Amino acid sequence: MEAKRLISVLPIKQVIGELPLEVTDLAVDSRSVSAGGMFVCIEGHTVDGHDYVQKAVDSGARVIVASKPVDVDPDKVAVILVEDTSRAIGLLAACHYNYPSKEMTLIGVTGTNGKTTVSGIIQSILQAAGESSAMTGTIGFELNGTLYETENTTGDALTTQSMIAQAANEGCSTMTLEVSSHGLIEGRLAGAEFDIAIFTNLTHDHLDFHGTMENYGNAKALLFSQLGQDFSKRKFVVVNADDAWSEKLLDKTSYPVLTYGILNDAAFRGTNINLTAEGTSFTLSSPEGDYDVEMNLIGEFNVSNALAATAALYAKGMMIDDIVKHLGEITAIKGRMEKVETNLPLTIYIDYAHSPDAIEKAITSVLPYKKNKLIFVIGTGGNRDRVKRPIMAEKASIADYVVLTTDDPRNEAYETILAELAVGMKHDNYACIGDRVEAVRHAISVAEPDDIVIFAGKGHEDYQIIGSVKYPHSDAEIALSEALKKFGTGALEK
Ligand SMILES: CC(=O)N[C@H]1[C@@H](OP(=O)(O)OP(=O)(O)OC[C@H]2O[C@@H](n3ccc(=O)[nH]c3=O)[C@H](O)[C@@H]2O)O[C@H](CO)[C@@H](O)[C@@H]1O[C@H](C)C(=O)N[C@@H](C)C(=O)N[C@H](CCC(=O)O)C(=O)O
Ligand SMILES: Nc1ncnc2c1ncn2[C@@H]1O[C@H](COP(=O)(O)OP(=O)(O)OP(=O)(O)O)[C@@H](O)[C@H]1O
Repeated sequence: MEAKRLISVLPIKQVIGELPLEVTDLAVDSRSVSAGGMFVCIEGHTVDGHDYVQKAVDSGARVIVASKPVDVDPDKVAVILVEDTSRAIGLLAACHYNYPSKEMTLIGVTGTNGKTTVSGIIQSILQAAGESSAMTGTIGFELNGTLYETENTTGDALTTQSMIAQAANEGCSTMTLEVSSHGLIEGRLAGAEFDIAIFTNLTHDHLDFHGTMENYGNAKALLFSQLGQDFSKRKFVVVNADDAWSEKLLDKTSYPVLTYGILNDAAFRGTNINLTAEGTSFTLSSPEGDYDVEMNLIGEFNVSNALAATAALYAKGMMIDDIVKHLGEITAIKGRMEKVETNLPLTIYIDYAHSPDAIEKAITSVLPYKKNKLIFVIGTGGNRDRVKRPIMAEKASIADYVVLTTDDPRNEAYETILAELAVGMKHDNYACIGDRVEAVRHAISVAEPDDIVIFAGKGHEDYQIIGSVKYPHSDAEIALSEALKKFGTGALEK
């Protein structure tokens, strides 16, 4: 690409050296620089990209974008100084890929819980309606039936733009992105032009990163400011009328707002909710009238998620009849209150709850049809938000029996994680077992017919990070094998 055109998108402080006519590629990692390319130095949490300039130059970098002076030969390498390289990379990547988000409807979903589920519902409905669409988030980057692995819920700016470009090139007319607060703060979404921004909820999580709920909420609000103020565009904001933070978000944008909710009046409201082990039914009141909705997704929180997805798809121009029909066809969202299909005399769910509110929602979603004990296995990550640990256990105490364990212990000792969780327990019916494999086995060992067992915290993940090594791990596999031993052939998978 023409170098001059590429850097024209940047607020430049200084250009040092002679700019080449063209740059071949863009990179934020010195290990992936190609000859004639541009290397953008990012100050990370672990290392500083500015320290890798020489490596980038050795690999052929011809232009360096930096936020502080770097030592290179100005006759061979041009240096562009900018204030903030994390934002610069988004702008450069969008230009490099020729603004791929302009070619499609870009939907951003933010909030503490429900991002993956809402994105998954939107993606499933669009696919069922025959529309080519893509989605990216915690589970990966899903494009035309292929699931690519992703490192983060919201990828770095270069990865984000390249995924949007790939989706556009493969003919997708819509792409849904899970937007994390970390991603917003770190400018990973710079250059992404959203058409619809969805807010699910704001509850306790990630305070190790944000410090206060106020900062955390303000981080989420960046998605709504990022919609811009270009009123020649049809853009929409979808917010949860049941969450007090929604009001604050509305100050950030002047685009039309669609509200959804269960408790409070909203444009898309769910009432007459009936929760069963097989699924959920409710009445959807919408700007187009009332509809009876039947879905396989369980739990009241999934009514909220379904309403958010419905409002967004309506904003996009889809008929509510079609949305409701396809909602009923969705079987499950991977690892989100996903029932393990067996002939067992008990019910097993795999879930991803790892915040206090999600734990409460996961547990209360099954209470209406609980016949015997509810056993809840909950782990939390090592070297991450410690403040939430006792609150997680406090919420888990709603269950009859709780197994406190770890999800990704990383470099933290089991003992400290478990002790900090246990502080919050409200009753004595619990066990502390740091090794998650043993914790899963224990949960099945105490289970009886008609019990419900929820394994929370690992969801779709098929690994556990212990130290800095990823070991294969599957709650469902361990639980099934243990149940097979305990309940005999009745435990065979359906
Ligand atoms: C704390 C955090 O946000 N870390 C993210 C960050 O890593 P980092 O700051 O450690 O990066 P770094 O290793 O210091 O590297 C800095 C720069 O030097 C470059 N470098 C590095 C080495 C080298 O040899 N050459 C070189 O050029 C790197 O390419 C990079 O550009 O940048 C990486 C690349 O974008 C991210 O993958 C990484 O996410 C880590 C894995 C992470 O766990 N992040 C969490 C906190 C997070 O972001 N979570 C949210 C979801 C939250 C939710 O549950 O809702 C998410 O969006 O994933
Ligand atoms: N709307 C909701 N409100 C509260 N809890 C929810 C909601 N939707 C899902 N949950 C719970 O939170 C867990 C995580 O859901 P989901 O993956 O959709 O959220 P997320 O925002 O993508 O989370 P993460 O960023 O950690 O991936 C689910 O397994 C469920 O227990």
